[in-house]
Amino acid sequence: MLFINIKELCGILPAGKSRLQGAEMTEMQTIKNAWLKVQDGKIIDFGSMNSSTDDFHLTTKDTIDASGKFMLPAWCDSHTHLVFAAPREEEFVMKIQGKTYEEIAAAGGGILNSARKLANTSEDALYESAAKRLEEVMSLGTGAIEIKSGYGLSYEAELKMLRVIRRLKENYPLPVKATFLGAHAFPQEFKQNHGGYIDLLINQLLPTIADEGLADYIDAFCEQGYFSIAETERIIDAGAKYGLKAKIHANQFTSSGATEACIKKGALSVDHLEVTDDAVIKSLKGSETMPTLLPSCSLFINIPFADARGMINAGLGVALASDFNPGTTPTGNMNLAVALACIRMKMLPTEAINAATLNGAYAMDLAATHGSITVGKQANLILTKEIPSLAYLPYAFGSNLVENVFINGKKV
Ligand SMILES: N=CN[C@@H](CCC(=O)O)C(=O)O
Ligand SMILES: [Zn+2]
Repeated sequence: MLFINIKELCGILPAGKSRLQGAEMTEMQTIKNAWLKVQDGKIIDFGSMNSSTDDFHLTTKDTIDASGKFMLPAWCDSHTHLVFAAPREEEFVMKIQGKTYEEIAAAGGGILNSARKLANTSEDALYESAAKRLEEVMSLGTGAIEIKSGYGLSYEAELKMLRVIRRLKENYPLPVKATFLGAHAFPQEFKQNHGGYIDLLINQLLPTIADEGLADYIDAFCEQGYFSIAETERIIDAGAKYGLKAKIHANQFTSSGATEACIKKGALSVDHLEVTDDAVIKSLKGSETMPTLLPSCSLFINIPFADARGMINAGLGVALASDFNPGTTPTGNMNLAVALACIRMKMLPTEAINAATLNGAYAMDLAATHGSITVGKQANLILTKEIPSLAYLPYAFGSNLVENVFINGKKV
């Protein structure tokens, strides 16, 4: 397949670049009036129409004329809860009436509400609804995705969720990474017996998950009223014994040292970080951990937006992800996450796009194969509608400007 006359080919990086940090995040190499060739699902070459010796007049049915359109790497969404049984718009209404996330949870809503609904939903029904959501986000430009369990909260239901994620992996062409989030909330029967629930996660669930190869990562909701730092550390250590790296929900509502503790444990990513301070930024410096910011969650539940500017100015890289889930972020639209990062977090369009592509890929161990326009990487690509500039993408935030999405070079 050959794309010609691409108005601007964006997100070009040399092979071997695994993440972008600090001032690098602002930079974006592009080629105006470009071509790009795909073979066997991979990008095999690209360049400028002006300086090429190829005769692009000899077009075939596999040639796509991209005049007026921008091409960029598909979004790498490294934090979602896309498998769930039912939406929770009744909680949305409670929120409009003034209830906080904590009050809604205390009134029987929240994660336990989703867990109750999921317990009574068959694996097939869960798969069908999750597949529809996955298809929707792919059509919006997502070309690699992480999906968490965490609405099961029992032996059977956590496995049910992870098996649904495995089926998505098998049936869809994009990379799908599975994260075991049994430590999302304490089920009612374990409210007074945290140790008992964590034992179930570590001694019963983890061995089965490892046996069946059902997870790539382990996660915990490290937050007041959920999992303490010590409990989270226990879960990270247990996952590590099975080769599962940690991606942890940290500093969403309170700053309690969660992020610092996860970095010490070598977490691949710390996600949310709406509530941070200089100590958090300092602890991220020099680490391998990717701070992953979720602006659509901040918008939806009215909590602070993460301090992306402070992090980038301090020389850090950040990733952007959707956090698609029925409670705090009922959308997996990465275009919205990118736009919000610009509108509310003062990220430049190039920074936001880098955060949602290569740095997202890094937070899923996919940077060697995804997240940039690089010869040899998978041809997971977004082709926009005709737009005047790259900044127009986050600027015109209410319009769907993604015309076509290609996964392994095939239109989805
Ligand atoms: N904060 C923890 N987990 C989800 C929300 C879960 C829910 O409310 O269902 C999040 O990332 O925002
Ligand atoms: Zn989440």
